[in-house]
Amino acid sequence: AVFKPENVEDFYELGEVLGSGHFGQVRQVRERASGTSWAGKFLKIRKNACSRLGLDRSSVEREVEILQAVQHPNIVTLKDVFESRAEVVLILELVSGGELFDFIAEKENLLENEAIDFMKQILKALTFMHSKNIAHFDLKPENIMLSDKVSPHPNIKLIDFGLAHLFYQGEEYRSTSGTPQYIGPEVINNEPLSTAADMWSIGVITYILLSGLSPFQGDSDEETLKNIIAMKYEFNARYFSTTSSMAKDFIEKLLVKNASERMTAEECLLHPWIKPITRKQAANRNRSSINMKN
Ligand SMILES: Cc1ccnnc1
Repeated sequence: AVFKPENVEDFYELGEVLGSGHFGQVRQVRERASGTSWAGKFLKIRKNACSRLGLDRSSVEREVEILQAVQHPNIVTLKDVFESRAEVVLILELVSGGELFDFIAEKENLLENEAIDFMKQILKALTFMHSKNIAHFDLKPENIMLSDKVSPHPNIKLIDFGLAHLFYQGEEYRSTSGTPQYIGPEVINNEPLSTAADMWSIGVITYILLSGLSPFQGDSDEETLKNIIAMKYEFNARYFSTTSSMAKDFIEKLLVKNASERMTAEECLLHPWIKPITRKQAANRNRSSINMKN
């Protein structure tokens, strides 16, 4: 793929750093022609295959290809791509509401209902991506952002498709990258992966959203990975006493060792926790609150 060879600064004024990660850094940028603000993701490209620093250009091409394939209201949109000798710059929709977990932490009494509203949006994005045989493979609280901080029902935006993968028919794909707390057993065991790996991460994220605890986290990454392989997690009564049984059932149907037995994103949207079958169930859900003691 050929990206724009022009200098990104001829078209965008660089602003503050919004975040940085394994890839490089994200800065707020202002489009000179329109004054509109965007997010510029500056990716360092390695000069030759031997060098350790920077990303392979092909992996950047993959991220661009995937972002162009997944246009959805709950997924960050890609507007432009510039390339200089040593870096590629993705011009992305500016998502300025911060991370989902910061939003939850700041709120007062957050009902399960609001958690469900967020989860529904995440599941709609995943249903869309998975229907195109695209897996995110790095779902975690930092990559679930809010469109803005002001509206009472902010929109969810999935970001960072740097580890995402488009599955070709019958193709086998293995990878052991991802963040220990959120990866499934099949990732740790370097087994062939599928979109079901994202659903394990959704189980972990839901558990944290409702309790503030991370289900498998140990004192080290090694211990965390051991806990995942051993399926060692519990709903500690001190943190889950106010959590509805439907919420626990939702999590239990995602934290399943056998990836093919996990709920898909589509099935999650039909689960009674997300889609109540009776008015009584909906009322019951309202009485449950997110644990904010810790
Ligand atoms: C961090 C970030 C990424 C993409 N868009 N806005 C903000």
